[in-house]
Amino acid sequence: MGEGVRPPVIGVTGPAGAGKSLVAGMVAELLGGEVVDVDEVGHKALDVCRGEVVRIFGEGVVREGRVDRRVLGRVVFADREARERLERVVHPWMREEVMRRVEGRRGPVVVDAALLGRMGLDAVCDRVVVVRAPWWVRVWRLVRRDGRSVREAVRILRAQHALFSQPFSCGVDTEYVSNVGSKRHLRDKIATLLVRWGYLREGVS
Ligand SMILES: CC(C)(COP(=O)(O)OP(=O)(O)OC[C@H]1O[C@@H](n2cnc3c(N)ncnc32)[C@H](O)[C@@H]1O)[C@@H](O)C(=O)NCCC(=O)NCCS
Ligand SMILES: Nc1ncnc2c1ncn2[C@@H]1O[C@H](COP(=O)(O)OP(=O)(O)OP(=O)(O)O)[C@@H](O)[C@H]1O
Repeated sequence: MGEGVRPPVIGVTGPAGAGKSLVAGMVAELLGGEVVDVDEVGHKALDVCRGEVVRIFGEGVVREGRVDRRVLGRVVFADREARERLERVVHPWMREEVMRRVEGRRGPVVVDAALLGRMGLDAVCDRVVVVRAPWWVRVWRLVRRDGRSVREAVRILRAQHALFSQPFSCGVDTEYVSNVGSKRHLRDKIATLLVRWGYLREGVS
């Protein structure tokens, strides 16, 4: 990377269970960069904004002094207005925190977020990868990864339907990657993409 050229910011988005975190990890590993996991930033925001969250959703969402994400998730994934109320509370802090990490980067950064577009984080990305997989594969992955019930997994995917029912559009090069095969196959696809984008030399992966 030449002097004065800032390291790239690559966005990874797509619905729950598509394989964003897996792809984000692969990109970061191949480029020697770091991942900003926006779900994790959201989890921190529940501590930072706890007072306001409890004022809106009641003491019923608190377990042992902290917001219980499973309980809050049951409310907000089933109700668009409740979800938007939560987003109005936590998104401003989350956006600031993500921007702080992106601005402070010393190497390539991968922003891993289902809500990349909705939160306006695509604006800081040089390239975006949209990860895709059939809905039943995603349900199965969420059940297996998180121990969620099928009903709970389906509720999350329904809540995200509007976000991914149309092609993802932003001002930078966007690539759709289908994640239905093996992890090895996925990694090869990601390496090929990074070569094509000029971030990786052929044969390095
Ligand atoms: C609702 C909460 C408490 C549920 O926590 P839980 O640990 O059970 O689920 P997790 O955070 O792993 O999310 C599960 C899936 O839903 C997605 N998701 C989270 N919030 C939202 C939302 N508001 N709209 C659509 N999808 C969402 C996540 O990206 C992930 O794909 C938590 O997700 C939350 O506080 N969300 C609001 C903050 C936010 O917007 N996070 C997403 C950033 S990409
Ligand atoms: N090609 C694959 N082969 C095997 N397992 C996979 C594959 N892709 C993803 N998985 C597994 O499926 C689960 C979901 O993947 P991942 O966490 O990357 O999805 P995500 O899109 O980040 O989901 P979320 O938005 O819910 O965080 C993980 O346990 C991951 O290891």
